[in-house]
Order: sequence, then C-alpha cells, then structure tokens
Amino acid sequence: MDHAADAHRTDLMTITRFVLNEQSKHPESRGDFTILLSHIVLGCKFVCSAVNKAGLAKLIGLAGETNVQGEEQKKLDVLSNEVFVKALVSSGRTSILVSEEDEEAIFVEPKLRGKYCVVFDPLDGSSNIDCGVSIGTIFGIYVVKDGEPSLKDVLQPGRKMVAAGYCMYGSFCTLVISTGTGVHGFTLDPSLGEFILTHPDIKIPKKGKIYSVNEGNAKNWDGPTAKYVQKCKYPEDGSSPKSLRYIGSMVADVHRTLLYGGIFLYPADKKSPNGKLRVLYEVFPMSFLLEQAGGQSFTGKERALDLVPTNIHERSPIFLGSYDDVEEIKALYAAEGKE
Ligand SMILES: O=P(O)(O)OC[C@H]1O[C@](O)(COP(=O)(O)O)[C@@H](O)[C@@H]1O
Ligand SMILES: [Mg+2]
Ligand SMILES: [Mg+2]
Repeated sequence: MDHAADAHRTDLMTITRFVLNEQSKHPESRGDFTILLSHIVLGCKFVCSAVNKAGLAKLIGLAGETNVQGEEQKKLDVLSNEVFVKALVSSGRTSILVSEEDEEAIFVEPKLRGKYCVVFDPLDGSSNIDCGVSIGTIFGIYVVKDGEPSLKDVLQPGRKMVAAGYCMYGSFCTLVISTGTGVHGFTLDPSLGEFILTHPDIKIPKKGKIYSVNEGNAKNWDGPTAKYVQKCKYPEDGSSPKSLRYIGSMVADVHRTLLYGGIFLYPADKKSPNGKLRVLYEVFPMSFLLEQAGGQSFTGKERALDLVPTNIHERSPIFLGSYDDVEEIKALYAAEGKE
C-alpha cells in the first residue's frame, strides 16, 4: 500500500475524529473508550514534548539529582510514568493500572473508577534515552468485569485485550493503535498538536528480509533460535541472506518490523529462561497489533496471545513478525519437540 498517497485521501483525519467515527458504529457506546483514548493521547504528547526537550533540559540526569535551579530532576521513565498514571486516573475511565515502573498494580479510588484496565510501559527502550535514539510508550487495554476490580481482571490472556497500541518518539512522533479492527498509524503534526491518520489499515508484508535480535546473547540461545538465526544468515534454499537491524528499543524494532516486514526476536536463553520482555505491557500489546496486521506472534511454545500470566511483571520469550517468517521458527520448535 502506498501510505504517502493514502495520507492525502484520508482528508486530515485526526485521531479524535477517527475514534468518534468508530464509536458511531456502536450505538450502545457511551463514549468511555473515546475519553480514555484522548487521555492516553494527551500522555503521549506530554512525553513526546519531554523527550524532545530532554537533551537541553537535562531531564536525562539520574532520578534524585538536582538541576541548576535546585529543583529535583526526574529521569524520563519516572516522569513518563507519573504523566501516564495521572492522565489515566483523571480520565475517570480506569479501575486498575499496571505499569512497568510500579511494583504493584494501582487500584484507582472508587469515585474515579471506570470500566477499563490499562497495562503500560511508559517509556520503553531505556538504554537508548541518553543518546537520543527512538524510544516509546506501549499500552494495552482490558475491560474490567463487573464487581470489585481485582488482579484477575488483568491476569488474562492477551487475546482478551480490547485495544493496544504504542507511541514512538523518533525522528517524528507516531501513534499506532488497534481496537481489534485492523491497525492504524497516526503521525503527530507538532504545529497543530494533532495526531493525523497517515497509515490507515497497516498490513505487515507476508515475508520480510530483516531479522532483529540481540546477537550478543547467542552463546546462550537454545537450538531452535540458534538454527533460525543461522538460516537467516546462510539460507539453505540459496536465497539472499536477511539483513540484521537491532535498535534495542522494542517499540522501534517492532515498528520497523510492522512496516517493512521480517521478524523480531527476544528469545529465552540459558541465563534468562523466560526471556526479557514483559508479558502484560510489552509482549501482549505488540502481539495484538502484529496479529491485527496479518502477522504472527509466538513464545516458543504457543501463540503469544494465549499465554495466561500469573503475575503482573511476568516475562516471556517472543518471536513476532511476518506470517511466513514466524512459521519458520514455529517449525523449528515443533521439530525440536519431536527429536
Ligand atoms: O538490551 P537488550 O537486552 O537487547 O534489550 C532490549 C530490550 O529491552 C527493552 O529496552 C526493555 O524495555 P524497557 O526499556 O522498558 O525496560 C526493550 O525495549 C528492548 O527490546
Ligand atoms: Mg520496555
Ligand atoms: Mg520501560
């Protein structure tokens, strides 16, 4: 799809108009989701602005340090967490929040409660903050069951999410979301302060030419991962080797995978048998988006969205990307099971 040409046809569709259009397809809807999303969008704009100023404002000092005015400086991930917690609580549409930055789930006080639970990584790619490389925010949304909210509302398989998305703070600011009817990408116009639909109905290429993994962990990989990466470099069918791209920010690596195709891996290894990435606010939202775009996501054992987490910061190995590329790694794990 020619996204540049499509951007013209979208007639300056802002994210607010887009979500209101979606809402009008559900006559029973009372606009709760639209309000929640507008608060998430506000959080993204706020963090985007802080990220853009970080190099100058010395926001990237260590948490607890003081700046020249004697004010306490906050690390960007601490600041981003505060921004999102405030934005989500003040929406009046959430009951439970799970953030990478908070050890415990946050239960919203009864008078501000609403029907959603939001799981999020307020700032993903922390190792890239200080050098100005793309970082992002990842979020997933569940509906809270009736009655007193409890951890059971969040410890659910990823397929139960009603929406997921991420915002990438890169050379421009991009917000990618899915409410279960395809994946749509918006780009922030800084002069308008509006996210404009630039990438409607994103579909990941069926097969890609890029693999993305931290190869520094290779000596500890299991057989199927090692075999897969070997095949990327030395294809047995005589085709060209895949290119390696690895930014080290999941948001940026997954965004490129979504647009260009290929595979992103954060596998298990001998040192980290559950991999590194967190199920609720990294693996699930990205898997939801990739499936909605026509790709796949696999843990080495099962479809990632079928996992049932038992604690809020649980980790899982992850292989996600183009349908055919993920099929190949699935076949290698299936073959290992038969050896
Ligand atoms: O440095 P490594 O081990 O390759 O890990 C990179 C991964 O770690 C992360 O930075 C973890 O996320 P946080 O920065 O939110 O902790 C991912 O964005 C990225 O995919
Ligand atoms: Mg992260
Ligand atoms: Mg983080």
